[in-house]
Amino acid sequence: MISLLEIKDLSKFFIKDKEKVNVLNKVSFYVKKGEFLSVVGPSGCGKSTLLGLIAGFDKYDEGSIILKGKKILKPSSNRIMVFQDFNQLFPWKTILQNVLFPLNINKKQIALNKRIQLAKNYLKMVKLEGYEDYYPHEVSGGMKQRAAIARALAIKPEVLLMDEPFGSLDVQTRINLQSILIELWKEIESTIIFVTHDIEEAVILSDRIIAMGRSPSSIRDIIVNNLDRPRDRLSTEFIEKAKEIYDKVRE
Ligand SMILES: Nc1ncnc2c1ncn2[C@@H]1O[C@H](COP(=O)(O)OP(=O)(O)OP(=O)(O)O)[C@@H](O)[C@H]1O
Repeated sequence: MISLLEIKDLSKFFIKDKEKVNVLNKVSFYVKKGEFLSVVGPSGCGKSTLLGLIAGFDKYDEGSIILKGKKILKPSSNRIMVFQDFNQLFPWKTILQNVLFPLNINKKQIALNKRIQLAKNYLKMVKLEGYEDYYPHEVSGGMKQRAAIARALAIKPEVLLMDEPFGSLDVQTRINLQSILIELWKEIESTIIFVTHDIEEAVILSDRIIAMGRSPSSIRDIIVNNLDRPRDRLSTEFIEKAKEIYDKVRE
């Protein structure tokens, strides 16, 4: 694996009640191609801010974010975000039309039947076969999130950014989506940065876990997670790994 993304001495300030607040303080790490990296930390420590800066939604004050040798300064299709919000799909489009939307940007290069086939294939990967013609309001929250993931993957980003995508789901659906995501990640060899406040979720999913502390946040530690996959949440090794991360975050 080679380094795809490099974040160096990244700092971000916000103005709150006319005061400058330091949210991220000299954050540095790299992401390898094909890696599944999670970011955990207490509420308000700057996880979403960090992801938003990588997406290019906001400007950073100091440091750099470099993707394949190029400085990130604005959003691009090489970095796509999936949010926690169930309402990120176009409500007036069917599930299939939602996934087709990014594929239609290459209308001239790819014939319509080929685009439909591609979209259906992404929907199959997220186990939404048979729901192509449903509208977002006709399916469950978990299904909407799966469609949002399929749409994001159809863009073929270099890095998939996920901001607590399963945060609003019930436990069973969440566990189900975690395994679907892992299958997908393996199948299409994507690179994922996944923000969560759920340490168990980070241990189930990731190769490495960034533990952040309270604001102004810098990284407490980056923990390598070499547990064999599929991972068993009830195994001693799993529980030990989760405890290691919990201790880092709490420090
Ligand atoms: N646009 C903004 N203007 C001012 N302050 C902001 C802005 N965005 C975020 N903040 C502040 O930055 C800090 C970090 O917020 P952020 O949403 O990144 O944290 P988080 O770790 O993702 O939290 P959570 O787990 O609760 O989602 C918070 O104190 C928040 O109030």
